[in-house]
Amino acid sequence: MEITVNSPNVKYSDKYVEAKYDYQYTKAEKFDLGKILATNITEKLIFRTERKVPKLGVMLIGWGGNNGSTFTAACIANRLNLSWPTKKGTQASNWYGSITQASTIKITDEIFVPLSHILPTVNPDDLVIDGWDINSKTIADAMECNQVLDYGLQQQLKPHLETMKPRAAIFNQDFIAENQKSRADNVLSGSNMDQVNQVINDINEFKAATNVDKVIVLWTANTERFSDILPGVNDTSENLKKAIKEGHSEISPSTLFGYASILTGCTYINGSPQNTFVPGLIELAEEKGVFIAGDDFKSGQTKLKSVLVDFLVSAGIKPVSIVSYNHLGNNDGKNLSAPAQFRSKEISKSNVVDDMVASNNLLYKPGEKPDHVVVIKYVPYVGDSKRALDEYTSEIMMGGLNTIVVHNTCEDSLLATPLILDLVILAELFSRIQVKKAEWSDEEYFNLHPVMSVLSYLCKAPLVPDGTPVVNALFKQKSCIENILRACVGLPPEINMQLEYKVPFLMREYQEYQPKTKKTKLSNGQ
Ligand SMILES: NC(=O)c1ccc[n+]([C@@H]2O[C@H](COP(=O)([O-])OP(=O)(O)OC[C@H]3O[C@@H](n4cnc5c(N)ncnc54)[C@H](O)[C@@H]3O)[C@@H](O)[C@H]2O)c1
Ligand SMILES: O=P([O-])([O-])O[C@@H]1[C@@H](O)[C@H](O)[C@@H](O)[C@H](O)[C@@H]1O
Repeated sequence: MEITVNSPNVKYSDKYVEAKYDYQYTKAEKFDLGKILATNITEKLIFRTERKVPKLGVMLIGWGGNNGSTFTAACIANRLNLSWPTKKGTQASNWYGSITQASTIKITDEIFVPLSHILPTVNPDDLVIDGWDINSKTIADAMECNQVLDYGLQQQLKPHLETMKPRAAIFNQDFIAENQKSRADNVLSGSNMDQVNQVINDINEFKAATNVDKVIVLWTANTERFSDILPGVNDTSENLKKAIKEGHSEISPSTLFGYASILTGCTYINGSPQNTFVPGLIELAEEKGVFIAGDDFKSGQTKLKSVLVDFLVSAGIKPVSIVSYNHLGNNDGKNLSAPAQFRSKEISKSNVVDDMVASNNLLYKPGEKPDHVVVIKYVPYVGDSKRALDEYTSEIMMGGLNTIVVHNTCEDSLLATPLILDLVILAELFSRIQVKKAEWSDEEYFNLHPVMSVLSYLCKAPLVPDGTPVVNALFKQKSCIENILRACVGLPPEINMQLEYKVPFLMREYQEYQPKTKKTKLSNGQ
């Protein structure tokens, strides 16, 4: 259900929501002696959002995994309003952890609306799901094997999932742990180009069979090792195309799937930490105007870290040591028990503090960073129930120390699955938003940049357009999404100044106030 905003700034037609928006930001030059020459820039813009919500197809790579099977199960369970008995009573299906389905946006201090109601968005109940996996289990068998959902719910879902069989996938043992080999009984053969063409055929066949208007392809398969960035191989779109045709061994399955997705015009999202988006693939997406996003779902320890470190540093407290340990027993943990795959995850879990640390040169000298250690251990018995322990040690004033210890136990896949939904729904929504300068003609609207940095909130290692800043602080990331959605319906950004509660003549009881010759009575009675 979409709200409508009654304002001279916004116009609703059958096809579009069009909103005037004065975008203000600051440009500054820093001089010595602490002088800063700041210039306030105002860009008079118009946001235009297509109101027609497409029939959306989602093709998951790694469909049979904990996340892929749980996402599919949750879509069906919510669509059918399934509930099931538990020791605490009856549990109903829900989408807790999803900002599109379970979070609100403030309109006023008394009015909050669901985030998904600001603009027309895809209903999760209408998603059409398909995908690939190197393992041939049906999604019903995968759900049972992955042991994420309660038995009572699984029993109700099995009939709906039994017919779902992953398509054969592009597989290269060199990129994932050796311990994954036994899963690989559903793999494509032939050259890299043959396999890319098969994936393209799969996407086109899925579109034709389901009559979806759009398809989003999302990688939720195993974490791969990083690809080497090789000049002449994957550094440009032309070289990547040539390397794929020549069957170069350094092109990973996740990059090959991305190549196929972009050639078919499908948004491609990477939920894992590896550098799927090699420079050549990013260049291809930009050339084709196809949206891409990633990397690595920001679901648990890292999500909390991007809040805690932001709080500490912005409070003038200096984190000096951050240790993040966790153990888990699902197949993701098994794959991550291999050094090369762990290294990919270590990188994405470690870089998340960089922007916050760099923002405060009163605490940190240039290049100075907290000690930061990431440990992940594989303990089969605990399964998907990840145990995370974090220790944050910070310097406080006058030589004091503050140590925060956090213990966090969760079903890892139940934290990640809602993010898959949000990535898909928000990527589709933002693909329908265009922007132009107010004085331009209607033929001059621009899509957002193909690299969807607006989805950073959902990713540990946000992919951003080359040369633009990476923001990891969680509430800055969420505020970006909310304020763009507000702008699309002519609402000003939420800047939390609340002057209407601080400046007398803006306060409610002064509404009839008319300034006379004398100034507002000051607190000291002058
Ligand atoms: N909380 C979370 O679960 C979380 C958070 C952030 C990131 N991730 C990442 O999401 C990914 C999936 O997590 P998971 O728990 O579902 O893992 P999983 O091991 O349960 O599932 C991965 C699936 O991918 C399949 N697969 C492997 N290589 C493939 C290929 N080349 N093509 C198609 N399928 C392939 C495997 O057979 C398996 O079914 C991992 O990379 C993980 O690091 C998970
Ligand atoms: O999101 P987060 O909790 O920081 O990180 C998680 C890791 O701690 C976990 O070991 C791994 O299996 C998950 O894929 C996820 O990446």
